[in-house]
Amino acid sequence: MHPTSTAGASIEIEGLVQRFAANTVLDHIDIRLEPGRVLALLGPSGCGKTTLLKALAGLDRPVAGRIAIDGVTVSGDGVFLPPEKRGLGMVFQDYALWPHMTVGGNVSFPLEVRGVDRRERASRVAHALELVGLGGFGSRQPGSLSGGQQQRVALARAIVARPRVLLFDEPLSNLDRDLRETLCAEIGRLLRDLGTTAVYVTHDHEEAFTLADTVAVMRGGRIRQMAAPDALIHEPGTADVAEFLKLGALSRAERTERGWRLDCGVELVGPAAGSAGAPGPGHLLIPPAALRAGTGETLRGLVIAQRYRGGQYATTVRVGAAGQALELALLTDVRMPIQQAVALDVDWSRLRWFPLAA
Ligand SMILES: Nc1ncnc2c1ncn2[C@@H]1O[C@H](COP(=O)(O)OP(=O)(O)OP(=O)(O)O)[C@@H](O)[C@H]1O
Repeated sequence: MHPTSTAGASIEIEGLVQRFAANTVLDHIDIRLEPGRVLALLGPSGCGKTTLLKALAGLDRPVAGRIAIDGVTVSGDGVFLPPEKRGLGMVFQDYALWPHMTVGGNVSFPLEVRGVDRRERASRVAHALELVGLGGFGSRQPGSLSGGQQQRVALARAIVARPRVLLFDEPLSNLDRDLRETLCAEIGRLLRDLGTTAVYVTHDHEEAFTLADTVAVMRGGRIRQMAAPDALIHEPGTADVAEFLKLGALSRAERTERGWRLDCGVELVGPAAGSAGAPGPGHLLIPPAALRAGTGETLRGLVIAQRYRGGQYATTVRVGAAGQALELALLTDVRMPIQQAVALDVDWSRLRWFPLAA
């Protein structure tokens, strides 16, 4: 595959603030992204992801802070460059294709605007369509294509002018689950092949973790944690982040001399428990990988659900007293009847403790 773009640009965002009336939607955002890296902005609805992307695109003017692309200030210090001067490609949720133009016409448009000659345009459009798996679709009408194909056209249009930064705003959210997974993996591969820097807005952590080198977890207009996917999974910084990323069961608990007393009444006492810090209240994260169906006495519960996935069973086990029970998730190799009693072995090294006092 021949790259359509050579290399991406760096992005620096410093102290970015956006307000709408009295509502502070971005609250001092700082981000540094190296050339060619893919950043996912991940967070619940209304946390400010799209607002941040719009500020980066030049679609909205922030009230404070600075944005630089490849070291050149595009917003802040009295400067505000419009979108067409920022060297970006954009892909939106609703495809935003022009229905009266052919697929080729849609993809060609950014080149026409730039005054690229007809012959060069034809070869670059054909190449961009090849890259997104739509070779030979140039003369079709967008309305005759499936949702997934239309989004591929939008992607071809975004990359055809060889932008050094690509911006994505929930590009897969209108597609069904299988197609989302396929296209997500393909976009990830394409971005790496192109070497383009990308910022990808999503509320879906599977998408973010599949695509991105770095994930910024946002909430309430702030970045709660920004790290590589592995670091977020293994070292979530707060109980909030662990909960949003669905990293496992999160229980309020009391740290004791011997381990933890969970809110559901269960006492977790174990060999490595002593190293987790001072007694007091907090939240304990119990990821699926910390649990194994076994023979131990530490934790006992009842199987309440099982779902087959990829050669194993995602199993839910209820522990604790009725009325305040805690549901734990783990993977098992065998199918178990609902309501079967099960003993769980705990890998203490995989538990994460978030003391309230911290
Ligand atoms: N132009 C605007 N005028 C007033 N309020 C706005 C404007 N744009 C965004 N907001 C508000 O800013 C907040 C953040 O919106 P934003 O679209 O950035 O969130 P988001 O994280 O992208 O959410 P979603 O995933 O639902 O798109 C919301 O409360 C929204 O109502």
